[in-house]
Order: sequence, then C-alpha cells, then structure tokens
Amino acid sequence: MVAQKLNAGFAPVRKLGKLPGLTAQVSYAKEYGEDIFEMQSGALKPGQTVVVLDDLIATGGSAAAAGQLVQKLGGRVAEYVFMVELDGLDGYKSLDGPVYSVFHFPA
Ligand SMILES: O=P(O)(O)OC[C@H]1O[C@H](OP(=O)(O)OP(=O)(O)O)[C@H](O)[C@@H]1O
Ligand SMILES: Nc1ncnc2[nH]cnc12
Repeated sequence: MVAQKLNAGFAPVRKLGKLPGLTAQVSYAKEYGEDIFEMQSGALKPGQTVVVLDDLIATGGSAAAAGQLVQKLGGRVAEYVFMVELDGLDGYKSLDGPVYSVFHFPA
C-alpha cells in the first residue's frame, strides 16, 4: 500500500519457501533461533534504490538481513522505515543507513 501511494515498485522479502521461481537467500539470527529470508532473483534492477519497510524493529536482525538481500540483488538501500521501534534493543545500530520509525515503545 505504501509503495502504491508513492507510485514505487514493490518487492517482497519472505521467509524460506514462500516465493515462486529463482530466489536469493540470506540466513539471519532472531531473538530465538535462526531463519532464512528470500527475495526473487529478478526483483531489482541493477543499482535500484530501495527503502526497506517493516512493521517492527526489535534487534534489527530481520531488517539487516533484508538489507543484505537487497545488496545481494544489486540494489542500494536508501533507508529503513518501521511502524514501531522497540527502544532499548538498539536495533538501529545493526543497520547501515538512516532509520525512521513512526512510533517508539520501550522494549
Ligand atoms: O528486529 P528483529 O529482532 O529482527 O525483529 C523484528 C521482526 O520480528 C517480527 O517478525 P517475526 O520474525 O516475529 O516473524 P513474523 O513476520 O512471522 O511475525 C517483525 O515482523 C519483524 O520483521
Ligand atoms: N521483542 C519483541 N516484541 C514484540 N514483537 C517482536 N517481534 C520480534 N521481536 C519482538
């Protein structure tokens, strides 16, 4: 919906096994255990500018993994945007770009 409002493209990052066709993958650490994120191999044009958008940032591991996937596919992360940031976990420190969060709550 955000991408539509901005008239921008949209490329989903999903957990392993949910996207069709060829994918790029990255594993990442979560608060409890590990997981794998995927993006479709042709999702980005070379050098394309990308905003990573998620509902929530806690440790920052998920968003950092999404950023790594974008880079793996030849994109450039301009910024990271969240609806909620859990303060105190310092998740933003894991991210290599500007971080914007609409709401802040204590972790
Ligand atoms: O900053 P982090 O510590 O990585 O946590 C943030 C992630 O946690 C939640 O997803 P979750 O992994 O719980 O899976 P879900 O998308 O199935 O809710 C949330 O949607 C974020 O993607
Ligand atoms: N600490 C946390 N609280 C709420 N939702 C979460 N999703 C991932 N980590 C979380």
